[in-house]
Amino acid sequence: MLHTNLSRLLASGGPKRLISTVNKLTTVEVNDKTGIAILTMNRPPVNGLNLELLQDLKSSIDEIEGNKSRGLILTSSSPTIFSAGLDILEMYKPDMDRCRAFWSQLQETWLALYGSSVPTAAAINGHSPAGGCLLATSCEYRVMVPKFTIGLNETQLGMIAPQWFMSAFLSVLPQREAERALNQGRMFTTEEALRVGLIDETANSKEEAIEKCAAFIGTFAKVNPLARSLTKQQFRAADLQQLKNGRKEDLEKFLFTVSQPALQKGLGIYLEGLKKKVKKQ
Ligand SMILES: CCCCCCCCCC/C=C/CC(=O)SCCNC(=O)CCNC(=O)[C@H](O)C(C)(C)COP(=O)(O)OP(=O)(O)OC[C@H]1O[C@@H](n2cnc3c(N)ncnc32)[C@H](O)[C@@H]1OP(=O)(O)O
Repeated sequence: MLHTNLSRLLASGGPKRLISTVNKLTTVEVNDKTGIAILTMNRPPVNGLNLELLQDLKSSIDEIEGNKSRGLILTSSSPTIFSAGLDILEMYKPDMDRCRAFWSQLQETWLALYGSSVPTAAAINGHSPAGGCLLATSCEYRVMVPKFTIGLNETQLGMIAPQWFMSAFLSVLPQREAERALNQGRMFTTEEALRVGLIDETANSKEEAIEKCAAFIGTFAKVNPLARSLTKQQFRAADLQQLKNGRKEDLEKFLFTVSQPALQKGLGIYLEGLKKKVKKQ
């Protein structure tokens, strides 16, 4: 009951204090009463994860870790897109120095989110392909609004999701389901995602999704925070360590992949398809 009241207060726009607007592409709002932080991505039109958005996400996660928030809810300011995943323009005809910085920052941001010491939840208020799905599955709980899609569609772009994308996916889905979905590059509707367990709940609006995420975070109210966070870290240690140990190799594989002419050709066609779709409407 207490948890429900806290989450209602948060969602109803109860007393809120804007702790930070420092970052250009993210905001952090911490509710004074509940202590839960809402981290909002705000890079129109689709929250494409470019170097700057990844940097802002990392610095917002650090801020939430540092200000003793009781939990983190990740969401988007767009009414229809949670995140379109990696900004393809970071990988298409890339400047290799920037590309290196981009992938290193993606690694850094993922380590911070997946390894966060506070309870994390994603209020998925729009489409969430690829890198968007990675962000959502790196959180501990997911609530999604109907009529959107989520999944790791890398194979559809002729790309291979790295091992750590798979780790986050596998922390949510059974191996058989995860393997099939990844091989197919399958995008799940909200209803399908609920059925397979890729999301935990559905909600009719962003506000309700945030309320449900807050209720999840509220379930830890009476649990010793240090015991909870060390337990979470033990569960995730092997996945985190695997990337930490292989960061350099992972970066080199990425740079090699994006420098392949066949991949560049495929990305060009994919981008063209996205743009043609816009013109048709
Ligand atoms: C052994 C292993 C080694 C491995 C090493 C290599 C590893 C490589 C791994 C690479 C991993 C990649 C993960 C990714 O995240 S790739 C990105 C995948 N994302 C997508 O496929 C999403 C594409 N977008 C869409 O499907 C739709 O845009 C949408 C998100 C459903 C939204 O649809 P909507 O109709 O609302 O919007 P538009 O389609 O009209 O888009 C508006 C404009 O935004 C541009 N756009 C969209 N998505 C992206 C993107 N991801 N990057 C860049 N730009 C994007 C779109 O072109 C429109 O632009 P315009 O206004 O200029 O026309």
